[in-house]
Amino acid sequence: MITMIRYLDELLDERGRRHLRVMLAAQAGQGILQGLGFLLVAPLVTTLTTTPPDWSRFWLWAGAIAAAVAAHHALLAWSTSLGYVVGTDVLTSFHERLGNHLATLPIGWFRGDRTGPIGRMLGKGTMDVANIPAHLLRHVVVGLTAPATMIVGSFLLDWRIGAAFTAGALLCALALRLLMAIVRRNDDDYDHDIGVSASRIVEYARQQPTLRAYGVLDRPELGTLEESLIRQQGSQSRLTIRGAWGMIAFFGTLQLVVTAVIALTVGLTLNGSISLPVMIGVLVVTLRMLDPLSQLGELAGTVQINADAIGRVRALLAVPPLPEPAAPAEPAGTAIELSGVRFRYDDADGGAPTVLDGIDVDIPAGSFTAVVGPSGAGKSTLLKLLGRFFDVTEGSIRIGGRDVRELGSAGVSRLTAQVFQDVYLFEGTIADNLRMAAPHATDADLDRVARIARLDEVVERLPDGWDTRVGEAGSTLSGGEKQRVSIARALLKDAPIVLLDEATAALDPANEAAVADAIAELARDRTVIVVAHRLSTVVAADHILVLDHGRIAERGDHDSLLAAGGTYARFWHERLRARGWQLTPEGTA
Ligand SMILES: Nc1ncnc2c1ncn2[C@@H]1O[C@H](COP(=O)(O)OP(=O)(O)OP(=O)(O)O)[C@@H](O)[C@H]1O
Repeated sequence: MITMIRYLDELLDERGRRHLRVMLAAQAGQGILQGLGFLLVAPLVTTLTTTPPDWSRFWLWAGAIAAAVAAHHALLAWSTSLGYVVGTDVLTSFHERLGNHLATLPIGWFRGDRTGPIGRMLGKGTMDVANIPAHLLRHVVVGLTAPATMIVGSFLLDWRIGAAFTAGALLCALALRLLMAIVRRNDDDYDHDIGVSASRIVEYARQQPTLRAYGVLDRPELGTLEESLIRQQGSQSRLTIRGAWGMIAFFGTLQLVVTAVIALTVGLTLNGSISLPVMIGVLVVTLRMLDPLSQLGELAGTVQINADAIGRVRALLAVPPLPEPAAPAEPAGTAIELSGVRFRYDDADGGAPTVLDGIDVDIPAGSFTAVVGPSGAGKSTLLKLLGRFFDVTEGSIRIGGRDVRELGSAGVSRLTAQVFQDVYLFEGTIADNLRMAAPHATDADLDRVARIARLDEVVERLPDGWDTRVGEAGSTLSGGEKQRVSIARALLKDAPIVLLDEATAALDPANEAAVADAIAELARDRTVIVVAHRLSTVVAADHILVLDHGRIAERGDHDSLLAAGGTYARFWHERLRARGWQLTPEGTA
């Protein structure tokens, strides 16, 4: 529990921390007063055993009990309302901190399989964490301080009863630890599985056409949604069943301890070791102690689940952000220089394979460079490093003579426009999607870039023109149309460097020609690096880099590379064969 409070304290801001500490003090006071109220029953009963009863002392003790009960209820009301204040502090602080932190993480960190877990953490995860101060902490703090007060006080009644309570409390603490350990282990599995299912549900909805086309909706061996849902149900049942066993162990121990203390008290009373009023006092304390302890046992599982949520928020906050320079450097031009670039993904344990292995390239400003090579060679990774989605593991990438780490992410983003394969369009109109790149662009600006990117014909065809809503992730536009929107967006941004990952999917001839024209237009007056899949793009390039297993296998222009008869020539002939074309002396698409 102390760890949980420390984590909450760490994650809150100064104001939230102050509220948390005051709330904890109020709750601890509440628990102590509750314990005292019950302990005072023994001296109260003693005043009635004299003949005549000692009424003045009776009213003194009765007054003390009434004061303890009244103060306890006042603190209860105060700490409950403080709980909501701290819960709200936690929600605000967590959303702010997580939002700020996510904005500093490398873009490449946001893989598809992370969307489910992140969404769950920002939604249910933060609610779980806010639930701790709002609803749970009071029961935990009172559940510990009230019995602790009663145990300390019971030594004043009789040391043997005090010792029995202490031994019983240790046993209960062990059982509680066991229960929480069981829940923690199984909740980790459950949370992981539910995150996977959430990602799979999104994937399942998005990939319907592919799944149906290949008739693989029912094939569990492909690791489908059904499989992940079954796994999630399994981990949920394990959490419930094993958690129930943990609860049985805790409540069994509690019953055993209570029975043993009652038997001891009755035994000591019968052999005359303790008086009748003390026996009544001990029995009242024992039975009243059951209440907060039972509540603690019932809530232990929920407390653990919510504490796990804090652990996950902390783990996310511990993902190192991309370092940003205090004073970003200014590039001198847009020539790009890669020296000794090596890169491994997610290299926390040092075991990840090297994806790029010693890349040395100079890309002159204003040139058009095509990157080709077999699947998995590292082409898209190279493009992502140029856009500073990640930092290189070794070596350096310089733009305009300055390392991208000195330029900072914002500097690199200002210099580059990116057109990637999986074009993401936001729910909104086509115009909104373009204005992301330049919020103050006029309608005339939109028309100009639309003409160049051949988006104008798409806009004219659509019933609402620029105001046509594109649907979530651009689902209402074809692949070629989405690429045209993306190219128009890059043109509107008017960055001097364009990073373009050409779509591998075949486009219809009209879209293919339009996209090729748009790329040629984009390349005018800009430094363009294209991961090229279309022969027309490759041939148009000034330089071609052939990547193979993370290294540059060949470089040069189309004619010299074809004449060399190496990897590039093989790539070229394969592509021609795939398209069923004859190799002509021009060799162009
Ligand atoms: N986010 C990632 N995390 C871990 N490994 C990755 C990640 N992205 C790519 N890889 C791995 O890095 C290697 C290079 O991938 P990359 O996408 O750069 O290749 P590519 O040449 O662009 O391939 P393709 O032409 O098929 O798109 C592959 O082995 C791939 O599995």
